[in-house]
Amino acid sequence: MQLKPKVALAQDFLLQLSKLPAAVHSKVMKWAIQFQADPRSPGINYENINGARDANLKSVRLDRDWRGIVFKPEAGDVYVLLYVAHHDDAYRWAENRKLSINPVTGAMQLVTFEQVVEPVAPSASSDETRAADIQAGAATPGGGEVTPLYGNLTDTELMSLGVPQELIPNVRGVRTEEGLDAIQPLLPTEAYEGLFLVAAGDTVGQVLQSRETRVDQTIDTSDFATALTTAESQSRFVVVDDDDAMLAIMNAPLAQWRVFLHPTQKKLAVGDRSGPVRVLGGAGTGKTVLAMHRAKWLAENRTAEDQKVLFTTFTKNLALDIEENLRTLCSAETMGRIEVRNLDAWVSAFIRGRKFEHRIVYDRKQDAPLQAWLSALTMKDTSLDLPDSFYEQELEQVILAQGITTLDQYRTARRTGRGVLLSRAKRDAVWPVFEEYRGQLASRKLKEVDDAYREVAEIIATEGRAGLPYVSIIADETQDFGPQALRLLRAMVAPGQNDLFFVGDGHQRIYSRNRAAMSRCGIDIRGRSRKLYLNYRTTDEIRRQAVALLEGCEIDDLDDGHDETRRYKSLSHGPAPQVKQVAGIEEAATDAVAFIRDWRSSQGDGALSFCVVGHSEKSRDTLARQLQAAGLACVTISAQSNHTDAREVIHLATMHRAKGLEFDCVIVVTPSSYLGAVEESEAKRKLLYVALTRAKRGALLLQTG
Ligand SMILES: Nc1ncnc2c1ncn2[C@@H]1O[C@H](COP(=O)(O)OP(=O)(O)OP(=O)(O)O)[C@@H](O)[C@H]1O
Repeated sequence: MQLKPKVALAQDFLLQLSKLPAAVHSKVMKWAIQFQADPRSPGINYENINGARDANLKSVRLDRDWRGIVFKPEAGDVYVLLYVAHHDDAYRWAENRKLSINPVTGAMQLVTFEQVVEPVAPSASSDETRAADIQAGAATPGGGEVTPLYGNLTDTELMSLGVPQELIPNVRGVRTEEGLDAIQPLLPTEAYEGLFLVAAGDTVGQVLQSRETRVDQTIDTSDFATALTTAESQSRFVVVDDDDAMLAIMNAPLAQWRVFLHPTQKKLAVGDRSGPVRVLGGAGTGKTVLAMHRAKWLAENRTAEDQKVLFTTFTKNLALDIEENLRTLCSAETMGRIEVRNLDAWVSAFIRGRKFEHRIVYDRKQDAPLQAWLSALTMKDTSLDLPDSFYEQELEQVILAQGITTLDQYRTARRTGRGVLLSRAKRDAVWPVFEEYRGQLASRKLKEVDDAYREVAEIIATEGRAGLPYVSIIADETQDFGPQALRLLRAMVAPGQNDLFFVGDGHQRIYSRNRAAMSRCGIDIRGRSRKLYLNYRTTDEIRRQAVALLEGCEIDDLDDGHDETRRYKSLSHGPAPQVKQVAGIEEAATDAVAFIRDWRSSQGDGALSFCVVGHSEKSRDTLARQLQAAGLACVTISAQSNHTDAREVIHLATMHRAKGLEFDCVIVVTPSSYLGAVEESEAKRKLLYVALTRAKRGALLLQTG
């Protein structure tokens, strides 16, 4: 029996498909489906391309004018739809391309042959002469030594990072970060990423280890079927086995994240892990996308009918967004095995299920908890001369965070980072405030949320997990979970293979009281900690501006270590965000309206999405009124809805509500105090970082007052 040939689609083919006029689009879809069914059909006429660098690239006639470019190697039964365009454009595209297998990593790579010029060149020489200059140790115009960035790497090392053999000379010519960015469009994603990590100080070995790339296998560079199985190949080519798969992919050609995962995303999404995994990554690096694919894989492969994967996050509107996206990724059957719920909602449901009569306090400023807190403060020992703010921070960062319920526990509690030293006698003197607060809450049938997490975890520990269906838990935005929340998650699933999967980013901690170290919450991630570096959302110009806001801030890695921003990069470019001082909120609204109108008219695109972000509900609502008065339709993002379906409206949000979402353009309106001295504004700067990094293409930062 003859096996069906393997048919794959390239990312470029899908991008091209999305741009075709409707009539051509349906013609191409029909052709592609027939092609998938039988690429050996005698009706398909593969024509050679004169002057092509790769004899395996063939042109296929779709109609009088349109051509498909197909890869059809001499050996093996693999066919790849690479491109579709008008006759001349298709031929020109194909003449300059070669599909080859990286002899070190085994990945399939599409190489583009084009002249590349490094923009910040130390001399006006061509690439070749520059390479010769480098070998000869030539000097820069400034008099310094010319040091090629990758001069000390061997060809094999460069290829192991993902550099195609054909592009090694280009990489050898790179001397600056700008030079690397100039050749980025030519490089496979993993090669660009590997090269900037090495430029940032990593060794090749570290890069390969962190991305789990093996380079110890013998590669057959003519075996394209095997090459298609690597995560690197699958980040740009997708194998389609039947009509349904083909249709699903071609009907949503721009939803790249559903099909083409970054190799690290892919490796982490599939396969077993021996225990808890932590994935860090700056804003827009695809953590949520990875978490969703992980949930899908676990639900499809490691979850029995009566079991579930829990996908949790901190805020309700984000959970809604994730559930909506998961529905587009998973079948109904798979969704039946995934529960998406923010942790607070989960705990509330658990408590209701037990018929407990307590309500949970999420905001201490509300009437009843505020009364309880003010009563507790009357127990203050005035001789200590500690301000009310000390007690509130001590409550959040020590008492609630560590789940301290007795004076004895408090006497020996760790208070690292609290600033004020407390002797045993002083601890004895401040303790009554906290004891009284819990008593006051209890008499009002209230409970602090951290205490609720802790008590639910204790119930599970005592009664066992028999009533809980979870085989795995996936947590997004982990940086906003405090120690008690993490302990609860740990308690909810049995320790072992695939138990816990965390994604998060310390730069985006906007509930600062919730800083936690996983290792102190019973979660051991040693050997299972990974990072994503490439920002898929934001232009590099916006990313840099956002990162600059965090200069000098201390960023943790959700455990006991540090994280940094130096190793992140964006794949897209655009205008630098404007940062402007305005007199007040009215002027901010006027500027926002002008910015929106400019973008709409310059792009000729009414479908662009915009979000105006204020620092408080009041400023958000004032901005909304002003925008509406200027004739712009507005909709406000709330805990209940992100209004993602609303078209041609301006979204408005607080910085907290904007978290996890994304828009083409974002306008952030902030009091200048948010950009004050770093020591005093760290938490606020993180909020600004979150808000600004919601933008995909354009951003405006307006400082009022
Ligand atoms: N492999 C991919 N290919 C194409 N686009 C991707 C890929 N992974 C993520 N994206 C896109 O990048 C954007 C950011 O992804 P995602 O929301 O998962 O990032 P994140 O790290 O969770 O961001 P944040 O922490 O800022 O909320 C989204 O538009 C997503 O569709």
